[in-house]
Amino acid sequence: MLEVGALNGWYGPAHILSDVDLDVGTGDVVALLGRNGAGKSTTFKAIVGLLGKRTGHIVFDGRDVSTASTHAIVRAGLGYVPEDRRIFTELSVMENLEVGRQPPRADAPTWTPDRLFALFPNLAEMRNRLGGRMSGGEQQMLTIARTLMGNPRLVLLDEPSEGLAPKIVEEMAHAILAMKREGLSIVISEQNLHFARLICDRAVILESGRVRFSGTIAELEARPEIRDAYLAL
Ligand SMILES: Nc1ncnc2c1ncn2[C@@H]1O[C@H](COP(=O)(O)OP(=O)(O)OP(=O)(O)O)[C@@H](O)[C@H]1O
Repeated sequence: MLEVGALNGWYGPAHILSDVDLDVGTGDVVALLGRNGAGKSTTFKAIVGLLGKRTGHIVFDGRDVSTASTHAIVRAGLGYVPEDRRIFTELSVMENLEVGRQPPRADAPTWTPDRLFALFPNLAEMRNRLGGRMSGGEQQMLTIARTLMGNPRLVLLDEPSEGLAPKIVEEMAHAILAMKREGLSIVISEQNLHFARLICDRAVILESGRVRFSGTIAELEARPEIRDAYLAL
């Protein structure tokens, strides 16, 4: 579904990503792990064409999008949920969802507000509430739900559990597992293993913009020295 090879990325003169490889099969849930500043968000930005300069190859759904615009990549079915929750604070939950609506896509689950309310039950209870009057966790769920309204085949979720209360983290994990059951491919960036081990099949660890580990979650759990060297506790 997504094949990223030898990805390099820059912010101005600063060379941030060095030869990052990342493969995601159909229906896979992959964790992109690493401490603060390791390059996780930059990797996502590079994949969706939001970085000033990038090199390497990115093949999405059999199509080379290495030099495609963000608009074209999203239109091709790649959804991106950035770390900062970009909801429309002056619009209601329902209106925020409508903003994300795209036509159904072959080979991807088709989402409607009702289906999304089943996935995120607490959003259903506040469908007329303004985005600006929701908690951080609710806004995070709304951002994911709005991205799903575009009926993507793969989603990149940048630190979906960050700053959430434990109960909300659990709800988020259930929602992501339900997305996986629908056949979506998912990449989740996280600083530690706690959340990732609940939902992910495989992990890729970044440090200083380089891949330091790539394997299954079970393989990673058997290597505590890797976890200690590269992950937040
Ligand atoms: N706009 C920018 N301009 C210059 N350097 C940047 C910019 N954004 C990030 N960086 C640098 O790029 C490196 C990777 O940052 P990135 O945000 O990708 O890390 P991350 O793994 O996502 O961490 P975090 O958990 O903090 O989001 C860091 O050294 C950071 O300081």
